[in-house]
Amino acid sequence: MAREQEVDVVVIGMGVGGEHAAGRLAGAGLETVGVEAELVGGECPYWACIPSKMMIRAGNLLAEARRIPGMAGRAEVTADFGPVAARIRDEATDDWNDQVAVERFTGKGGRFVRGHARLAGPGRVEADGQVFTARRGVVLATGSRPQIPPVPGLDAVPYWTNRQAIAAEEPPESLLVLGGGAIGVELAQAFARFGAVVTVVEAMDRLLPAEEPEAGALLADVLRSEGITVRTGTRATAVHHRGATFHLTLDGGEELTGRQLLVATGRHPHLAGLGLETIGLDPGARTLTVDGQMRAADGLWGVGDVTGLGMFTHVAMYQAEIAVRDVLGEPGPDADHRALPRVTFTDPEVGSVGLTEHAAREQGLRVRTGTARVPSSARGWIHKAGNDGVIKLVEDADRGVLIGATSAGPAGGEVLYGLAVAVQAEIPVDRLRHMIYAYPTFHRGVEDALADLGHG
Ligand SMILES: Cc1cc2nc3c(=O)[nH]c(=O)nc-3n(C[C@H](O)[C@H](O)[C@H](O)COP(=O)(O)OP(=O)(O)OC[C@H]3O[C@@H](n4cnc5c(N)ncnc54)[C@H](O)[C@@H]3O)c2cc1C
Ligand SMILES: NC(=O)c1ccc[n+]([C@@H]2O[C@H](COP(=O)([O-])OP(=O)(O)OC[C@H]3O[C@@H](n4cnc5c(N)ncnc54)[C@H](O)[C@@H]3O)[C@@H](O)[C@H]2O)c1
Repeated sequence: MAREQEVDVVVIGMGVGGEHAAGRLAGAGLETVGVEAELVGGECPYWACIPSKMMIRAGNLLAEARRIPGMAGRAEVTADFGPVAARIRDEATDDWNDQVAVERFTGKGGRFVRGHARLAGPGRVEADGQVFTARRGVVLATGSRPQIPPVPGLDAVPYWTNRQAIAAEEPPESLLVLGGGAIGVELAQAFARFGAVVTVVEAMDRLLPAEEPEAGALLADVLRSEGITVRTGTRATAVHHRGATFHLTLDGGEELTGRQLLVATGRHPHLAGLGLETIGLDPGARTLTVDGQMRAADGLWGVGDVTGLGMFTHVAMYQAEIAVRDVLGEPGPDADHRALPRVTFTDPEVGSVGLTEHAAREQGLRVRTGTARVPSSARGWIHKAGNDGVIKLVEDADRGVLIGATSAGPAGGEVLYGLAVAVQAEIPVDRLRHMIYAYPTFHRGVEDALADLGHG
C-alpha cells in the first residue's frame, strides 16, 4: 500500500490549462503536484496550435510568392517542406521532449510526477504508484482526444490524426481529409501548398459548419481555386488500405483514393478512466460540468478542453486563471464565454466571436445582420491577389448591441479583436457607427458592415 502524501493541490494533466494552473499555484507558494502522462505543455505545443501554425506560416509564404505575377514581377517558387519539419522538431517541440517545460514548473517550486493519474475519492489522487491527498483540492485538465467516427474499416487502417500529420517529415503525395472543421481545413491548405493533392470530405453541407455559412462558402471557393477538392454534404461509408493507398467510399458509391488519410472529425473531452465515480460524478459524462468559478465538485476544478466550453488554448488559459484565483481564495468574476473568439488560420483567416446568426435566431432573439465583402473595401481592392474575405455582424436588434461577428480575410483573426471588444463590452451599435476607422485598413470593413446592418 503506497504511503499517502499530503499536499495542497494536485493538477491532473499538465497541458495548456494544467501547466498554467499548476505553475501559478506553485508560484503562489502552494505545495503543488503536477501529474502528466505524456508531455508537459500538452497538445498545443507538440501536436497542435504551434507546429500547425509553423506549417501554415510557411504555406502562406509560398502562396504570397505565387501571387507575385501580375502584381510585382516574376517569382520562381520551389516548395521544400524540409525547413518546416526541422523547425517543428528544433524550435516547437524540441523533438517532442518536455524537459524545459518540466523544469519551468519545478523551477517555480512545483513537484512533477510523470504518469497516469486517477481520482481515488474526494481530494485523493493516485499516480505513478503514489497516493496524494490534496488539502485544497484537485484541478482536472486532461484535455481532449480525437473523435473517430464509426466508418466501417477505419479501425483497421493506419490513418493519421493531427499527431501523425504534425510529425510528418514531408507532405504526402496525396491526402484525403475526413472532416472540414478547423483541423481539416488548416492542414488541408498547408499540405496542398507544399504540393499534396488534397481532398476534403465534410459530412455537413459546408466547411466550418459551426461558423457563418458565408465563411464556409468563401473558404470552399478559395480552397478549390488552390486545387483542393472539397466534397461537402457527403459521408464516408467504408475505408480500405490496399497497396499503400487509402480507398474511401462515399455514400453515393464514389471512391476516393489517397496516400494518406487524415481523420479530423472533432475531439471529445478526455474523461475516461479518471475515477470520476469515486467522487460521485458520472464517469460516462461527455463533458465535465463546471460553474462560473470552474468548480466541478467540492474541491475539484475543471479547466480546458474537458469542460467542453470551447476547445481552444486561450479558453484553457482563461479558465485556468479563474480556477487558480478560486483555489487561492481570491474573489473574481465568473467565467464569461459569451464573447469567445475563434480563429481558423487558413488563408484567408476566419475569425469569429460570440453567436452566429443561426445560433442567435435559435435563441429566439430578434436579429439584424450586416455584411461587407473585403474585396469591395479600399484596402481589399488595393491588396488584390489574396483579398478574399467577408465581415458579418450579428446584432441583437432589441438591445442594439453586437452579439456575434465574423471577420474572414487577410489578417481576419487580427481584425476580429475590435469586434470581440464590441461583443464583450456590449458597445451600442450606434456608438460603433460614430467611431473613426483608420483608412485604408482591413478593419475599416467593419464600418461598411455596420452601415449594412438592418436586414431583419
Ligand atoms: C491540430 C490542432 C490545432 C489546434 N490549433 C489551435 C489554435 O491555433 N489555437 C487554439 O486556441 N487552439 C488550438 N487547438 C486546440 C488546443 O490545442 C486545445 O484547446 C488545448 O491544447 C487544450 O488544452 P488542455 O490543457 O485542455 O488540454 P491538452 O493540451 O490536451 O492537455 C491535456 C494533458 O493532460 C494529459 N492527461 C490526460 N489524462 C491524464 C491523466 N489521467 N493523468 C495525467 N495526465 C493526463 C495529457 O497527456 C495532456 O498532456 C488545436 C488543436 C489541434 C488538435
Ligand atoms: N485555429 C484553431 O483555433 C484550431 C485549429 C484546429 C483545431 N482547433 C480545435 O480543435 C477542435 C477539433 O478540431 P476538428 O477540426 O477535429 O473538429 P471540428 O468539430 O471543428 O470539425 C470536425 C468536422 O468534421 C465533420 N465530421 C464529423 N464526422 C464526420 C464524418 N464521419 N465524415 C465527414 N465529416 C465529419 C463535422 O461536421 C465537422 O465539420 C476544434 O473544434 C477546435 O476547438 C482549433
